[in-house]
Amino acid sequence: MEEVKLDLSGKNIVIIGGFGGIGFETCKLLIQKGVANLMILHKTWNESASKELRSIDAAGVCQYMEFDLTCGLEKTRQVFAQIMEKFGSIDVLINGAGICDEQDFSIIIAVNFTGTINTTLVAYDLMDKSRGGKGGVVVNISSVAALTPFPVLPVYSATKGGILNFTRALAHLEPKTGITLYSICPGITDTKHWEQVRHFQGRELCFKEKMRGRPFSTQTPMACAANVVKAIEAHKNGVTWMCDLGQLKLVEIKNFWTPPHHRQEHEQQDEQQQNQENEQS
Ligand SMILES: NC(=O)c1ccc[n+]([C@@H]2O[C@H](COP(=O)([O-])OP(=O)(O)OC[C@H]3O[C@@H](n4cnc5c(N)ncnc54)[C@H](O)[C@@H]3O)[C@@H](O)[C@H]2O)c1
Ligand SMILES: CCCCCCO
Repeated sequence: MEEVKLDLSGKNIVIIGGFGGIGFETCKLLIQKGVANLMILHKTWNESASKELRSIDAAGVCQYMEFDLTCGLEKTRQVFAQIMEKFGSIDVLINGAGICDEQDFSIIIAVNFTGTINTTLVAYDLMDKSRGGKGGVVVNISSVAALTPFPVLPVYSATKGGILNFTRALAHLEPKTGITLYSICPGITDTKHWEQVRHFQGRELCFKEKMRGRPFSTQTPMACAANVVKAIEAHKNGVTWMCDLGQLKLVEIKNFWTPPHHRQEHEQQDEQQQNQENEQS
């Protein structure tokens, strides 16, 4: 059981994709955690989802704004500026939206990759302690496709792998910015995500039909969301979580190259360790 290091009560949260399968269940849990404000940015309105959230939101923490991840950097800045006017600050951004249909792969890149980079960098500027911010948290929902690329969805895998590396890179700046970032990689989760999954050459993958006979190969959005919230409360900068089949675990992503300016440090550390081993032997 991961130790709770981030208390979600009283926090201002922005979630993109909050009406989606995983996002919606995550919103329910965040409301129960006593967040101060929950801004749900959505591409398409969902009355039934909004109504269900309102039924458990006695404190009225949920607000909604229409937002399309492909709207570009300037519009993204405008939307986040409006949120800052409402909240005063953003404590946690959850990038929980995404698609996996590759037929027009420029769209999947615009949504999953460019759109997520835009929202992350806009929130980053607002949170950055070195630029007058309070610090904060960015949670990027990637996918197991970033850990084991899907041959049938190479572009989807690239967008998710790219976001994972983007997140790991920015996390290194946490000592200066006070911004904690990490990726969460869900396994196959039973949501509408699979409803239309076409290969980049256009053929329908019929993934939903193929998964129908394999109930033990997937997880529910509730189970996934519970682990998303556990990962948020664990508050581990720069890590990669995998939440698959109802389990949450850390995944070690190795660095295979050492930047020149770190090499000397590493060589000195290796030498010190060798000396210690020689002394002990
Ligand atoms: N379901 C899975 O098997 C699975 C596995 C691994 C990762 N994921 C990832 O988890 C996240 C949530 O997926 P889900 O399973 O809940 O799918 P979902 O289809 O139920 O929800 C996706 C959400 O993204 C939103 N969205 C799509 N295009 C958008 C755009 N242009 N602008 C703003 N919002 C947009 C949708 O409105 C929806 O709310 C996605 O990033 C997905 O890639 C899903
Ligand atoms: C082939 C179905 C892909 C489901 C999304 C995994 O990230």
